Amino acid sequence: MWPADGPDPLLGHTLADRYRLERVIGHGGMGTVYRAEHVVIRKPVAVKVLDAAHSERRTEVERFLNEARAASKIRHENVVDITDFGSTGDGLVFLVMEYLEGEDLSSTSEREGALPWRRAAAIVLQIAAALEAAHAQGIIHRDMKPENCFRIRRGNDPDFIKVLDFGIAKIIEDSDVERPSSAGSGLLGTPEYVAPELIRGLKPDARVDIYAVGVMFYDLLVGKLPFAGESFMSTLTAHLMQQPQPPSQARPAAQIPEAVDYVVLRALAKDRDQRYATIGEFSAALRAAIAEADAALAPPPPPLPPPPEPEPSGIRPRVAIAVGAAILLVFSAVLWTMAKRFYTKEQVTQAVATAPVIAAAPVLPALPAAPVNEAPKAAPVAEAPKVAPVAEPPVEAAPQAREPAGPAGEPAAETTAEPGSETGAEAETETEAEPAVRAAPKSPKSGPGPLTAGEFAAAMNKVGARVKLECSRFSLRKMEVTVQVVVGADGAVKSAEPTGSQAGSTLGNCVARVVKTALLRPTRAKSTHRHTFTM
Ligand SMILES: Nc1ncnc2c1ncn2[C@@H]1O[C@H](COP(=O)(O)OP(=O)(O)OP(=O)(O)O)[C@@H](O)[C@H]1O
Repeated sequence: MWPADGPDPLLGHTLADRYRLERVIGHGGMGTVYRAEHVVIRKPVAVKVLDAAHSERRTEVERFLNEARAASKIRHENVVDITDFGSTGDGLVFLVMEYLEGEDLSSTSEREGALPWRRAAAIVLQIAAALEAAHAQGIIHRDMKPENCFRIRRGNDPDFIKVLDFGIAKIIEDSDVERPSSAGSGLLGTPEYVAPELIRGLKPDARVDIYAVGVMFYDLLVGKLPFAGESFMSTLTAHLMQQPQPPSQARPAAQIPEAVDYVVLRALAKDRDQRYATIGEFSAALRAAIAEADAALAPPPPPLPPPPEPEPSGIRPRVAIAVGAAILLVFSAVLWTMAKRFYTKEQVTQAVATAPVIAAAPVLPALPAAPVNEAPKAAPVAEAPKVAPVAEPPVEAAPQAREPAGPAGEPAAETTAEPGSETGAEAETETEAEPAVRAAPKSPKSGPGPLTAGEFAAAMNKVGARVKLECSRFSLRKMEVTVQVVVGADGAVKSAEPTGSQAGSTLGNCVARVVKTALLRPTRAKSTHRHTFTM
């Protein structure tokens, strides 16, 4: 041990012939960190030198070097780069890192208090990225806390994060009995960030880091820790027993989205099986929550321009008329010439006068240029307007609109689906005639038939992938969500409500929100259905 008072005896010393120790940055549980310069390349570095008390214990030296070796394998921009480590002839054990200029996150929090949620999320995503890289190498940090997250400026980003101090990191495969470190963080890590399973003495896995990130995230969002007792023991008890208040309630003015609440609370689950299984899953859920909040802020898309006039496949109408007129003229001239040979002048004049009427009939229909939607106008079919809505239903409804249950469909009683009568075992359907439809007594059987349970189930299956994509972050595997859906006569979903245990839950609301985007085929009546999604 060096004397507590007086200048540090290592200052000015060149360690391992390469690192000149210039200034003490700070003291940690294991040793002292110096700002140093690499004497050959003149680059500033940070050198951590193990305290003499630890250097004398072989097992601790081994541990320091093993963990230094492991940590140096993690090459990630959000992990402090370890460039060298070893021991000197005079018994100094050291570790060399990139030198960081900035401050740790606890200093930031102390000065600034709670951060805006987007800023907090951006910081936490970087911490999670660092841990993902560590976990991929089989290394769990075990001592995640704001003091071990350094905030530096990189380019225009003042919040670039570097995770450091893998001092009590553990190789996941290592099944050795836990040994208390003589570091201040001790056996467990730091009490405010320690996962319940560590308190219970279970073997740690990567989920202890997820829990600690949850604590840090909460602290950044709310400006206070989720579990902080008056004493060491009461803090540990809070980790085991206390349910944290959702961040959005703890700090209502911050407008923290519900989806972000959910990410934090799931990371803080007491039972590690209820947490995200990996830190990558945590990041994905947080990114999705941010995207959802961004989407809610985005202005509605501008209305779509009207669809272009259908381009006739052949000659344009004016050209068609001109061609028709020309043919008519030629036909009249030929008729005139031929007729003059056999008839008197009076007879011919009379015949020519009637000729256009006779000629026009075969010529015009034969023209390929006749625009498609002019045909119904020419045909005196009273139901022509009914064709138009079929031409314009939403994309998803179009194929179904072509099903035989059209104007010539069966009587209403036969097409009304009974609950559970169709292939979708989980779907139930009830049809109710809308007043407008009931008020049309002239053609009660006109218009498309009611939506069947099978059709409804098919539409739900279509949105099922999106339900999973957008809502599974709120759900555990195989959770079931039943929604009651009202489909209007126009095929749009008028309402979707989660029912049963998911009524009003974040998961239920998410599923209902996706279901509301479904489009079904138009019918004569609005109908009510139920569908159960398995997450
Ligand atoms: N690479 C680095 N660049 C700049 N400063 C650093 C670097 N590494 C550590 N420091 C700073 O050096 C000081 C001591 O670091 P150290 O990791 O030993 O302390 P600690 O985190 O308190 O230790 P422990 O967690 O072992 O109790 C801290 O203020 C830390 O921010």
